[in-house]
Amino acid sequence: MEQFLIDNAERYKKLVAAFRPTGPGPKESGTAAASPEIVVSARVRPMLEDEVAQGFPTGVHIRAGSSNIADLHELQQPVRGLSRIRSSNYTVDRLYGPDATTSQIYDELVQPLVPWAWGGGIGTMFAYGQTSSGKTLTVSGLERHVADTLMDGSLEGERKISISIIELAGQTAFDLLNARKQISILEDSFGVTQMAGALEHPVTNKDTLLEYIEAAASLRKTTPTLRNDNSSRSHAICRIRFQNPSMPSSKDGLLYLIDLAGSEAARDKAEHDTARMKEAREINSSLSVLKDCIRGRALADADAFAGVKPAKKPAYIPFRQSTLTKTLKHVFDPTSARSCKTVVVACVNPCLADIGASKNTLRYAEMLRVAISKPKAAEYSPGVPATWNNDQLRDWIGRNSGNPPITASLLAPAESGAQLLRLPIPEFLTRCLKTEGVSPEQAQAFQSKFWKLHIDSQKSVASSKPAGKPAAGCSRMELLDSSADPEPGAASIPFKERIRPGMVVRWNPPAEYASFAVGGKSYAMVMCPAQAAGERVRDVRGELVNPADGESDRQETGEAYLCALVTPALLPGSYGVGLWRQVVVRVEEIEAELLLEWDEATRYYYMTA
Ligand SMILES: Nc1ncnc2c1ncn2[C@@H]1O[C@H](COP(=O)(O)OP(=O)(O)OP(=O)(O)O)[C@@H](O)[C@H]1O
Repeated sequence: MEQFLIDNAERYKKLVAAFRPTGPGPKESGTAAASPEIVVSARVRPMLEDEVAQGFPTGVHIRAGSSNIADLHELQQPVRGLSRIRSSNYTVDRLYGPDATTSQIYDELVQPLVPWAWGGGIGTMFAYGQTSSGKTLTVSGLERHVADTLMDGSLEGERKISISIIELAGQTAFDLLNARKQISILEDSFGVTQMAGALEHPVTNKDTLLEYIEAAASLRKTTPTLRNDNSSRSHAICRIRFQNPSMPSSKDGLLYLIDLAGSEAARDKAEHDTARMKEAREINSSLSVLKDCIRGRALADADAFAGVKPAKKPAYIPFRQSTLTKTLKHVFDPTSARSCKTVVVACVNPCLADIGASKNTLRYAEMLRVAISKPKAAEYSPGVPATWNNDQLRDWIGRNSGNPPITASLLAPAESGAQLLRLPIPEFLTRCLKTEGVSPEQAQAFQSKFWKLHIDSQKSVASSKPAGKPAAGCSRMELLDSSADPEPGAASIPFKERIRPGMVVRWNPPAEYASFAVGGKSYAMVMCPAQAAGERVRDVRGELVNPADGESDRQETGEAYLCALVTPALLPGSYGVGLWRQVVVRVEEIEAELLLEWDEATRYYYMTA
């Protein structure tokens, strides 16, 4: 076959030069738009010297005047007559040709992921493609650009940066920053995937970051293939974590740069032994699951932010079906509620000899582009934040953000309701805190209120409670869904003078309880005066709540209450009350009263503004 291609190269070039596309790419539709949170691009590398020297022509062409359509021309030999070309075309969001530089791809596609992850979101870049198509060259170049952006001082605020780089080969994972020590991919009891055993290295400067990246590259498993002397037969996952010291309870921002294992051309596979065949099967199967997960997440996001109640069951996302997608669970799990942006760079080898594999790569890329229904200017509804334009959103912020009101122009300078819902939570909180006098608790409570309204608006059965219920005019039963004191006039009495069971407080725990503070904050719900607890009652540490005289490890200073710890729960801004995790809180350790509201839909508590 290869000799046939070389022998007919001149005729092939003439046929390609005479080719005229018949209309635009067929996959663009007037009623659909690509998902805004995922950009699917393709990069066609230059022909390599040996490909040119062997006499192979170029089989993949960027359509003239287009920035996103690739034409592929296969050469066919009919039973009778002259050889002819069979053409097909593929549409992606952005197509880069042989002259494009990694720097251009970074500026246009990947750079925006960096401030996104810095602000608390999850940014993910995948390089996909057949072996020897330029994935490693692209990812290593992008990593260098990321290092530049992170360390050039252009990003606002302080972050603790750390890096881990692992390799997934089949079902097995290795730490590339710890001499390829085997690690485990486990889901903890909170449903969070952990790269158990992988070291995370703090980085404070560009040189160290690059040293880690280069050290990992040198340890990656490679095997010579027909196309590439150093073919990567594994997925390499570089994860950069951003911890915001001024918001310790917020989830960390994450940036993933992923160099996927190369899919192989059929002619490579012909020379495989059983182990290599198994390896190729595992790689292909994990890439197939990845495709389903990327599509599933894009569909789920499209449903969630379209401003309409979902008419169908949420899209199924099979992230547990491969180690790769299990590792990236929080990117794909629609219940994780993390704000994600994803960029795929499909790398394409243009050589006519590999046109079959290039076709597969571009077809794969095209399948990742989920066309979502163009929002038919969803009708404004006061209880559905996803339908609000910027003016409506600002108006709601002004009326619902507590005291002092959060400055709407600082929180949502241009965003619509749907766009603000997609903003990473730490970024939302950072913007709230720009208003003078707003406390972290107020910001958190307001974020929860906004998010809860969105969740409520998505419920297919309308809630019996009107969204954003007003305090005045509520029945006593409704008021009892919140920890606010339901008695008229309570607000005018200092809270320490009306401590009662059910009150929620922020307290400054003494050293013996410090380890129970989550994210540097301690919240507790009052249960009863400590003295009212029985003689044998013990606190969360196992210490007696009412020890005999002289046996206490805590200084006796007067009034104290037995309280249940209040800790962050799984959903953003939600809390759980640990009824059986009891602590003794002294009145002088209490700093403020907080208001928690019970939400029937999610079965969690939320702070209210
Ligand atoms: N844009 C480009 N410009 C010039 N050379 C390139 C380009 N992209 C790739 N190459 C060259 O192609 C060869 C294969 O590239 P690379 O190793 O990055 O491929 P790969 O897709 O990672 O392969 P594998 O999956 O087998 O590891 C290398 O020699 C590389 O220098």
